[in-house]
Amino acid sequence: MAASFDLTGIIIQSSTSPLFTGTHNTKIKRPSPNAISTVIAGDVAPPESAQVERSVVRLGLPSKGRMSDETLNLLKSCQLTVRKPNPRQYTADIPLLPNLEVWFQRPKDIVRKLQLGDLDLGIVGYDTVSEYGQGSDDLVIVHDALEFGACRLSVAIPKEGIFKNINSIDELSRMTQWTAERPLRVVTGFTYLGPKFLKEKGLQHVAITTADGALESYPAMGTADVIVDLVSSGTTLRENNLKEVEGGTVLQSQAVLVASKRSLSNREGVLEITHEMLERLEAHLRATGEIMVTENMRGNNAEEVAHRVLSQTSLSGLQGPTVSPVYCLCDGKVEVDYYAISIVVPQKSLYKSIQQLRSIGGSGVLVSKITYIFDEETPRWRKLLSQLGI
Ligand SMILES: Nc1ncnc2c1ncn2[C@@H]1O[C@H](COP(=O)(O)OP(=O)(O)OP(=O)(O)O)[C@@H](O)[C@H]1O
Ligand SMILES: O=P(O)(O)OC[C@H]1O[C@H](OP(=O)(O)OP(=O)(O)O)[C@H](O)[C@@H]1O
Ligand SMILES: [Mg+2]
Repeated sequence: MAASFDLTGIIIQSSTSPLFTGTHNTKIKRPSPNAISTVIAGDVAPPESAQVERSVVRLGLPSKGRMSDETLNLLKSCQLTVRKPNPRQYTADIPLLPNLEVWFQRPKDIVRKLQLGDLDLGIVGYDTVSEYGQGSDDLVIVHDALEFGACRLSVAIPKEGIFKNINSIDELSRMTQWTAERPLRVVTGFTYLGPKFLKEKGLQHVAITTADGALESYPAMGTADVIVDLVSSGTTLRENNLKEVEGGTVLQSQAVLVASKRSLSNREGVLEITHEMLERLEAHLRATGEIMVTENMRGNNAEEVAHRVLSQTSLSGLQGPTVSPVYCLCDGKVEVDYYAISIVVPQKSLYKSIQQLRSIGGSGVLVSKITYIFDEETPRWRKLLSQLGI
């Protein structure tokens, strides 16, 4: 580590800012009873909010990083295209939501600014909400599964050496060689969640250090024993001879829509915009992976055809199949010979559904994409209202 200080009994180690003093631009956590020491280095506390009077609603979106493009793509798929006048500008708008301002910010700042009242809504990873929200009562998850940015925060250790036979967090906590003089050195970007988790798991004599990236290189470099970092495919861990330990998942994460409860309750327009965004997101995400299958089938009447369709396990659709008569002109008379069956089926069971439709006499299949599935009311909206006491 680049530096090690001892301020009021706290071991402070920084791998990124050797001149760190812990007085001006850092937050220092008090030592926990079981001697886990923590430092947040280079993590500048946000300025106090000036709380400018405003009537527009503000949505924070990631200004950089992997979440940025996927967030914009998701919103575009919901017809909420973000119009950014120029790439270096930090504000934008969504033409369909006129009373809304978009602010591009770093994900952690989105969470901080929601708490300060400078933003009302934001899209970030759940890991970021948990780390920088620190259980704040003011933050509420409006949509918990935006289906991108899937990863987990995990404890990982070297595959070889002293950790060769350590495969679980319990085994890690039972290692006897760590002492106050030579603690287990953990490097993490998650200086709130990491120590909290390790303490809950009963680890003692732990020294936490922090760094911004490439944490997987620290054990091999000899500057840390353990890392607590995000894992998605597991490739980075594997390539660096590290392994996750059983029971060592701190949290599962994906992108979420998060809001300030205070804004939802007090700021005009926030609840309405949140409702519209939630409905669009849910309808879009619900439609993803579903397709509409339309097929013609001979039959004596609609009920008889419906009976045949419902006898097949993959053909029940969202609320049962739609069966409609197909009219044709036969010898000058309008007659019904065929019925059109429309069913929404999961994309992954398309072929099975077609086989089942054929087995009961279906022919001429049309398959179309579904853009939205709007339910009568979204359960998430109900849940949000009850969390707000409405
Ligand atoms: N490997 C990953 N796979 C999927 N999602 C991830 C992965 N790593 C991080 N995420 C998610 O994306 C969010 C943003 O990641 P991150 O902040 O690392 O972006 P970045 O593009 O790497 O920028 P930075 O340089 O600040 O690290 C994380 O908070 C997490 O929710
Ligand atoms: O399990 P994997 O699919 O290999 O992904 C995990 C890696 O992804 C993230 O790093 P990122 O790519 O964001 O680089 P960074 O460390 O520079 O932020 C994370 O910090 C891991 O290092
Ligand atoms: Mg990263």
